[in-house]
Amino acid sequence: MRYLTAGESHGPQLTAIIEGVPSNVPISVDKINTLLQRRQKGHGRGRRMQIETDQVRIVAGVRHGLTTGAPICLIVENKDWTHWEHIMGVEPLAEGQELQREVTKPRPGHADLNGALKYNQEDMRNILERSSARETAVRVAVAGVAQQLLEQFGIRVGSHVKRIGSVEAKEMEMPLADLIEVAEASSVRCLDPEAGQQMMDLIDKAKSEGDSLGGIVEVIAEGLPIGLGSHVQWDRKLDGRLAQAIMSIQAFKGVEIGIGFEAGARPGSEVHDEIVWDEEGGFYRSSNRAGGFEGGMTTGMPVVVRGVMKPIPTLYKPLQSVDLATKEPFEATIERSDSCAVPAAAVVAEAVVTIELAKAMIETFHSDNLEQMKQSVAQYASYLESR
Ligand SMILES: Cc1cc2nc3c(=O)[nH]c(=O)nc-3n(C[C@H](O)[C@H](O)[C@H](O)COP(=O)(O)O)c2cc1C
Ligand SMILES: C=C(O[C@@H]1CC(C(=O)O)=C[C@@H](OP(=O)(O)O)[C@H]1O)C(=O)O
Repeated sequence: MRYLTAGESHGPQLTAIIEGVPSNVPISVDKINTLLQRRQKGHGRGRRMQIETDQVRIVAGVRHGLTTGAPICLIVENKDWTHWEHIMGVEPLAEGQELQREVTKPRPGHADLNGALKYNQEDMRNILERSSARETAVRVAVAGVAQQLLEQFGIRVGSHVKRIGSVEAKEMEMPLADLIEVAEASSVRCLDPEAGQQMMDLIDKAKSEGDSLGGIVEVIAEGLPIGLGSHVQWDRKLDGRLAQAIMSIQAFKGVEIGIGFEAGARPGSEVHDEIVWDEEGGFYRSSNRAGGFEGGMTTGMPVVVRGVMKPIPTLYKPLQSVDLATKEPFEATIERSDSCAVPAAAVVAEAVVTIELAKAMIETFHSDNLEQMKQSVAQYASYLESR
């Protein structure tokens, strides 16, 4: 399975094409829309989220609620387009018509300057429109399809916020189903209610000061078979692919799997997970500090991935920049902006992990239709039982 996205933040729509999903997977548009709505929530988002009510339109690859095996085309429209039609049009500017909302003062922390130099653009709107995290809306829609494939195999993925700025949530042990519910009920997707309130206060303070905040999100996946991914080639290691997927999210600057960076501070006896076996569970680990991976392959224990998001780079108290045309120092352009998008980014992180896990399932149990894929998964499960 592979996918590509296209679309600008203030263009008419975002589009994704997914190829390689087996046929006969039941697809509910409502389930995709639920994911899209989850991504739009969260304390700290800007006015744009009041304009948009993201909904997916499936225009290819699904018929009467089932995938056909053909490429799936997903569309998420930008409601804001009505305000930008004359600014973002495809037609050349008419005689005497002036370029509007031109961006010539690159915003530090954005793709603006590098993109303008690399693509030889005077107006950095041609860069920022595509580098915007608006693109994550359609990636979440792709995850809506991937999630419905994983559901067929009892695989579940959830996410929550561990940190925003200086506020860290307490460790809260709970089953994944509860975690999903508790995170959803919190305005910052935090499991610890006390920390959640402090996070909201901190976001309000940053916003009132024209500043922004980042944080740490955690994604957990359960129900995975042993052996997704492979040790045999660098680009088949699934932990590496998850890391790339997380790092591909706008503003993400680091990834950890399991205890992650903490592993560098502990002796081996406090890092590695002991192997046990019993009749009911087969092979498993007595702890899960490895976060569900050894040798680039799933261990069958829950996959635990964390990502760190830097603070939003557009500041209402703008940083110093330089005008691209005059080279004069100026304050960076202020584009309407979120002050904190970590809760939304948790849903995006969950989405990209979901997509990579679905890709790995299809690779390992490849079949062009769901029925054969299920047979292949069942055969593998009974083989494992016999070991
Ligand atoms: C869900 C989400 C929302 C975002 N919202 C904004 C925003 O409103 N303003 C902004 O300047 N950056 C925002 N960003 C971050 C920028 O898109 C990102 O920092 C920028 O494209 C540069 O990419 P880089 O940080 O990965 O280098 C957001 C990121 C995510 C994941
Ligand atoms: C539109 C979304 O996020 C946007 C991501 C973004 C950026 O620079 O990344 C800038 C803002 O866009 P705008 O200037 O239109 O308000 C955010 O709202 C979204 O998440 O759907």
